[in-house]
Amino acid sequence: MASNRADLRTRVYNLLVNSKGYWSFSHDGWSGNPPVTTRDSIESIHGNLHNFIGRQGGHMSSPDFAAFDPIFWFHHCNVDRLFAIWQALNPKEYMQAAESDTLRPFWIKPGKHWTSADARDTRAMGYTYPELAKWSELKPQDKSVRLRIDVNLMYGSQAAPFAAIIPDLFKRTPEVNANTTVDPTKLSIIKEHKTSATPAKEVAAKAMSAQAQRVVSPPPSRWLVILTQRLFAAHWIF
Ligand SMILES: N[C@@H](Cc1ccc(O)cc1)C(=O)O
Repeated sequence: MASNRADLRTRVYNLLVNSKGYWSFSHDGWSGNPPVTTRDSIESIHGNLHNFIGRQGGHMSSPDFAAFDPIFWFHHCNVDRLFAIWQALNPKEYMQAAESDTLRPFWIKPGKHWTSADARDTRAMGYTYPELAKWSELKPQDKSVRLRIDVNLMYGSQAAPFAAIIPDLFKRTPEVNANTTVDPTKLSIIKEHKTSATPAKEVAAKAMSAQAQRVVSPPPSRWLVILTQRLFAAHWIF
């Protein structure tokens, strides 16, 4: 895994910066026979990582078992994040016939499943990622320009630590002991609970129930940045 790190970062960088169309970005259908070596895809990077973690034949390389390993969820969250960044860089690109795709078994409300069109923007599901939240007030075109600079910083040859791009990132997610009292406004993951000091475990319980509600209820008026430090650690895998 470690020996592939630099290569993976370069591949992610090239993919984000050079891949302009949803069709080629998204899938690795052309890597079969004859193999096409001149293009990469998020699916291909995703699949390789499955095989790098624990090596080929490890449980992350087996669809039947992969999701039992917690790193599966970090990995997939990062794939989702990279897709969201790519979308912001290419705001007009998305899958075709999206309206008709029904994403069973996920209900958006009783009697109606989510569709690909509903799921186009993560904010419809009540979350986003720090790199995007940072430029959320900008128009799509301006956001894309600013984000490109950040992608260069994160994945280009002069890659800088995430903390240099979002300086207070790690300050805002303090380690908390479940029995200590914390100021909820200091926890970036729980922006709604800006009330008085609340025990940490209560804050966590509220956050979990809020997340659960989000699965079935309409999008909240204020969206959340739900990533934690550990997720950022997982991002460095790429
Ligand atoms: N089968 C994929 C890797 C993979 C493994 C497990 C999964 O759950 C998904 C994908 C490949 O070889 O590229």
